[in-house]
This record gives sequence, C-alpha cells and structure tokens, in this order.
Amino acid sequence: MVTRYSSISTRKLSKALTILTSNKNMVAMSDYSEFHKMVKRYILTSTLGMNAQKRHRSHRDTMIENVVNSLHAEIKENPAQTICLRAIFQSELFCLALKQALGKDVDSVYVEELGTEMSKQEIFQVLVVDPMVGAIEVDWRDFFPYLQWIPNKSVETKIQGMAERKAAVTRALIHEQKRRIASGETRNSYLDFLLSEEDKLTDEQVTTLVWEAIIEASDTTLVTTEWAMYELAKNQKCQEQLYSEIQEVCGSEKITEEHLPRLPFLNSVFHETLRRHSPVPIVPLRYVHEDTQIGGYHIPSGTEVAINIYACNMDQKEWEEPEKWKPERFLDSKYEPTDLYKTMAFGGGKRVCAGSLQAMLISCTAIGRLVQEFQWRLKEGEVENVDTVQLTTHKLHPMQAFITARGAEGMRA
Ligand code: HEM
Repeated sequence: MVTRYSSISTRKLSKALTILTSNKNMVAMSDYSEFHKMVKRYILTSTLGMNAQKRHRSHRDTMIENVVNSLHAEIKENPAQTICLRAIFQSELFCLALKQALGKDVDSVYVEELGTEMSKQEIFQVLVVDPMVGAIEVDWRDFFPYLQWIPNKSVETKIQGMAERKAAVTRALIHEQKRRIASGETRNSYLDFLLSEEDKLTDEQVTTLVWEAIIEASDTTLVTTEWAMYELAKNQKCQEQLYSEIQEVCGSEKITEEHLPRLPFLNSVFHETLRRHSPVPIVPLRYVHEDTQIGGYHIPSGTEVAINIYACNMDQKEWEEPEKWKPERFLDSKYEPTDLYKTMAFGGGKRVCAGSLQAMLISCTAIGRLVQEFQWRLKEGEVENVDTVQLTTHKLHPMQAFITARGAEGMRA
C-alpha cells in the first residue's frame, strides 16, 4: 500500500464530500499531486510538525489546565452528580483549534454574508458538527453513476447549504484576522503562514485549508481521549496501574509532556485505545488510476479501494484477543515506545495522518492528568454503552462517570 501509493491515490469522493471540500481543496481529501505535497508541507511546517508543535505548546498546557479546573469546579458544586467529560473537553479542544488555525480564540463573530452574529457554540456547530454529519450523507446517485442526470434536490440543497454556511463563517473569522495582520500584528498561526504564501493559493483554498485545520483538530483527539477514559473508568486495575506509574515518575509534580517518554503504560493505554476504538475506521475511498499490484493481488485500473483500518486493528492473526482492551500488550519489547504507528489508526505511507503527534501529545497528557487528579468510576449501566455514531466512531452516548479528587498529594507543582 505504501510503495504503490501513487497508483492508488486518487480520491474518489461522494457528492457530499466533493461539495464540503470545495472539490478536494484540502490536504486530506486532495489527490496525491503537487498541490497535496505543497499543502501538507504547509500544515506540518506551521502547525503540526515537531517544531511547530513546540511553538504551540502553551495552547495545549492551557487547554489541559482548563479541563482539570472545570472538573474540579463541577464536583465541588455537585459532588454526588456524574460528570460528562465530553462537553468540557470538546469546548477546550475547539479553543485550541481556533488559536492554532487563526491565532486567536473567539467568543463570537459577525458573519456579514449571513447577516448575523454567531456565538461560539453556533460557530462550532457550523464548522465541526454539521460537516461531520454531512460527510456521511448518502446520495443514492453515488452508487449509480449512470443515473447522475436524475436530480436529487433534497440532499444537494442540504449539503450545499452546509458548505456555504461553513465557508461564510470561516471567511468572517479570516476577515477579522486579516485586519489584525494589516495593522502589523502577526501571530504564530496557520492563517498567518498561509497568507504569507498567498500568491500560491486562491482565496477559496485558504478558506478551505483553515477550516480543515479547525475541524481536524476538534474531533478525533476528543474521540480517543473519551474512549480511553471510558476504558480506564471501567477497568479499575488498569487505572490504578497507570496512577502508580504516574506517581512513581512524576512524584509531586503535575504530569507534563516532558514526562511522557518515561510513562510506558500511559503510552500503551493511548495505543490500545486507538487499536480497539479506531477513530477513523475506514479511510476515504481511493481510486486506482493505473493497473497495479498490491500484496500479491492484481488491481485493475478503475477499481475503488476501501481500506478498513478497523478490520486491520481487529485482525486475529495480528492481535491476540483483539476484541479485548488490553493496554499491556504494547508493553511487549517488540514495540518501539516512541513509534506512533504501532497500529493502523493513523493510516500509513505518504498520506499518513499529519496530526498524529498533536493527537498523542494532547491525548496522553490529558489522560495522565485526569487520572493523576481524579479517580474515575462509570455510572451504572455505562459499561454497555459502547455504540458508536458518525464518521469518526464517536461514543453514541457521552460517557457519564463519577469522579473523586484524589487529594492534595502528588499534583501541586
Ligand atoms: C487520534 C487522532 C487521529 C487519528 C486516529 C487520525 C487518523 C487519520 C487517518 C486514518 C488519516 C488518513 C490517512 C490516509 O488517507 O491514508 C488521517 C489523515 C490526516 N489527518 Fe489525522 N487523525 C487524527 C488526528 C488528527 C489531528 C489532530 C489532525 C490535525 C489537527 C489531523 C490531520 C490530518 C491530516 C491533515 C490528514 C491528511 C494527510 C494527507 O492526506 O496527507 N489528524 N488522519
């Protein structure tokens, strides 16, 4: 798959995805081309690569501190109530996504094209929630190309409306930042970087690329962290093993990214969660544009290929008892601790996920800190709540857990 990449790398998009991505004008949905190479370099250099992530460090630290403080505040107010991690984590992750993409978190924006002021919650709905739902919208004409000529107005109008709203909101957010940049104030953001390369990009491309950075940062990291906390709240033994490891390594300090290389069990919790709950279960369809060979099979030109990451991560030939969540499997010496690609969760080859480092840094530090600060226990009936929904295996029912502060020992830096 990796070596034959250029033969199988044309994206075959559904009608909905073609509209939502302004016809492949973003890194993840572009064909493997000069455009793809250029914009992947842009996002890695400015935002997601190792050096860029160092420059964005303060956003991650603030995010995790805010999540923990909100949880403390919630249990102080309602000690007997369950908490919903998703609501708090999602909102803080979205703030981080906006800061990285635009250089600023925003509370609201006036969208001139729609003639309305939008709250942050509405911005989140238009930029993240609606497109995630729209991306899996089925238009029956996708399966019968020779019937393309038959109009299907209801789907077309719905998706077109979503795409127009998210473009209008993104343009309004960009417009505000352009005013800042024009006044001479530059910031460390993806938008500032893209505008410095403006002569190589159209306005539509800048808008779609900025939106891409926001939606990708806001989703899968949340999915992984919530599933990890669900599993830890369900498996008290694993939770205590993780807590002991953190106590041993961090002592009385708060866990930070610097501690991560010395926390192998935390690393295993992250990778086992990615394996068991693959956030992207199926890679968007590929189209084979020339005859090729993959894994001993002849693949004729014109074939559509769906790579089933979920099936790879659940393959009994590769994994012992694949249906069980067993983080200890990754403590085996055959795994290189720093390898981010122990499972197929981030894809592979030239189109490998650009955000894997960010996902690992946020998710591991958050899981570690959440266990360092609180003891987690699932609400009765939660064990069975394992259904998923949407493009990226969101838990259908947000996890409800009882948490107890572990006390002053161990966390005050
Ligand atoms: C646990 C979290 C994540 C998982 C499991 C994940 C998974 C994936 C997968 C499976 C792909 C497709 C690979 C392919 O087409 O072969 C992908 C692509 C991509 N991801 Fe992620 N992702 C995660 C987090 C992120 C984050 C946080 C960002 C950005 C903030 C991001 C940005 C991207 C980009 C830009 C691509 C396109 C790469 C390309 O086409 O060259 N991802 N991701």
